[in-house]
Amino acid sequence: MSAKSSGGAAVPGSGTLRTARHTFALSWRIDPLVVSVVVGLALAQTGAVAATGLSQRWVVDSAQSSGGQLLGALAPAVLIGVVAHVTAAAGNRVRYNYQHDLTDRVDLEVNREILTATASIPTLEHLERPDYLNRLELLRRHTAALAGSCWSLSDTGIGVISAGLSVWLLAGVHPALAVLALLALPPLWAAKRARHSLAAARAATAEDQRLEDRVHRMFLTPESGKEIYLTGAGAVLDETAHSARTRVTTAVLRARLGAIVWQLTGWVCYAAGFIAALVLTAWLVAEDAASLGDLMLVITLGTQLRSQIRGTVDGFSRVAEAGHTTDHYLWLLAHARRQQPTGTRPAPCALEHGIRVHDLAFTYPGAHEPALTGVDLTLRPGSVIAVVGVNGAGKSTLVKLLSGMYTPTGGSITVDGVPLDELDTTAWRRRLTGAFQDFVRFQLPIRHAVGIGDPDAMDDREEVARAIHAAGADPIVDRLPDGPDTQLGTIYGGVELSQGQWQRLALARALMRRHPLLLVLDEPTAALDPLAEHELYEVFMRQARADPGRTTLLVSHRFSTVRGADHIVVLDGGRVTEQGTHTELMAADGRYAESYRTQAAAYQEKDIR
Ligand SMILES: Nc1ncnc2c1ncn2[C@@H]1O[C@H](COP(=O)(O)OP(=O)(O)OP(=O)(O)O)[C@@H](O)[C@H]1O
Repeated sequence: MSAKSSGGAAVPGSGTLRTARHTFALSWRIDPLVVSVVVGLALAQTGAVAATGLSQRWVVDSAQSSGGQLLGALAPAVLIGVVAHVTAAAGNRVRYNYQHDLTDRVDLEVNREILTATASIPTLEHLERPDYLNRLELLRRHTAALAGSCWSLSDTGIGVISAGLSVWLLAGVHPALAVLALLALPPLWAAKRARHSLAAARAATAEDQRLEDRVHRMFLTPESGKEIYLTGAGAVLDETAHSARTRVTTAVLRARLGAIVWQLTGWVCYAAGFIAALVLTAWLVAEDAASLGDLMLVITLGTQLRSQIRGTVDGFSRVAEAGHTTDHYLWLLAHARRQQPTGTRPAPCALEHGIRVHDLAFTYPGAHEPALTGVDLTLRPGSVIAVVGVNGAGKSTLVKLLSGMYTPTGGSITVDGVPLDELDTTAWRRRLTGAFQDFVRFQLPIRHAVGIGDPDAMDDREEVARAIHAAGADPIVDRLPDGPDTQLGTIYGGVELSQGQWQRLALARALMRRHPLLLVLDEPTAALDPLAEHELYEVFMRQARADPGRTTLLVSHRFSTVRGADHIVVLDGGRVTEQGTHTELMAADGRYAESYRTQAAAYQEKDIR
């Protein structure tokens, strides 16, 4: 890992070397032939500049001392010079083009690895914590640097070796000329400073970059576009995005300007040293201590040394930039590894005793108040448990903990007596299903948008038809031109559905799993009218009671919906304040009874009007 974690001051370290090795291995796997060509050209490149300089000295010195044999003396020198020059110039081009191509292809692989790592994290923390999101954003934006890290490292290596050869030859003319190499240090140091300030500016504005990106996307989606249009919030949001963008560009521009000043200072030092080297060699020639060929060698190597050093500096900069991204990449892989579930016990085939929640507590990362405290309840097999409560009471948090999306910060959840974290997560997930208020609109053909609820049965048309029927979605599907094969969503030229119709399909998706252990319905019918909702819940309750091996957790705001549940839990401020059957809770005449009567009266009033 880089010497420092995020924040812009990372120095390429073993993490970068590891990533470079990894990206080289990916390149080799993708195209070993092209990698071999690139490596071959890179090796030839290391001696090409020195060979060009030597051949030119040879040409000048032989021209002076050849007598009548000029052509014979010059021919080998010219031949070596031409070969070296072609290797340096044309080889460079070919190598760079191949490197770019390989980098693009490895970039795709790296992105795939990032997605796989992200998808393998069983919890949702990395998608909700701002510091984690910033890291993911920086990683996502700079994967190309990561993908090209092995070539950046090889460019640096070529630069160092070929510059070393040049310095060795220069020192042969006069030891003082080796000092020219020291003058490489100011540009290197200046580039490092520049790079750090640029990375720091990017890290400091990562949140603004995310904000701008998010607002930008809001303008491009019909859901948010509608509200923006109606409220006329476009100008305000535009201004928000613009301000965020301006903060990013200003910080980055300021860092770039600083970088340019540092780099110019570095190169001025080098130019002064080169002029001094030329004066020294000219003096040596005048004193007969060096030949004209030596002067030619110093001119050639001196000018090339400049670009060799620049190549080294550029390569080093890219290695360092990759170092910053590597930092985030390795963090993601380590985070994904750390989060890998350790549970190995199989999920039961059917619930026998049910799911027991004991003294459950949870505080969101970075939050000051717990979202749940001391929650105790039992989800019995073959029953429907309803959770009610005002906004922010902790209902969805309970659902997320039961589904394993978050790890509780206190208390326990056991499934038939086995702690949830001891169960094999994949096996547990395969026995879970659910529908949520904020469901996903999968822009796929209907049968896949529904079938994806159980990937194993996704292509089973009969199962998909059954789930569609169970969710009462067949009238929607039947009226569409291609039935279940109809493409959904306008992005791919498909049909657009109403909110309620999308929601019915989300419900059908939740019903794809035939024998779940836990079915969670977190206000999945908010877009349906009360009658349709009531009918659907009747169906769910019948199904739940008909399957003694499963339990159903239902979250709703509508009390008329939950009154038929076997057990009702009232949450308030993250605590269970009441629980029992509808009759028991009405008899207790507490908060539930009060809320129920208020809602019933409101519905009656509506009916009368
Ligand atoms: N990702 C999050 N990070 C931090 N706090 C959160 C997060 N999600 C929810 N909370 C907080 O946790 C508490 C419980 O939220 P939760 O979503 O569970 O409530 P809810 O009862 O489902 O509300 P609603 O009926 O509005 O859906 C709230 O105070 C909320 O602000």
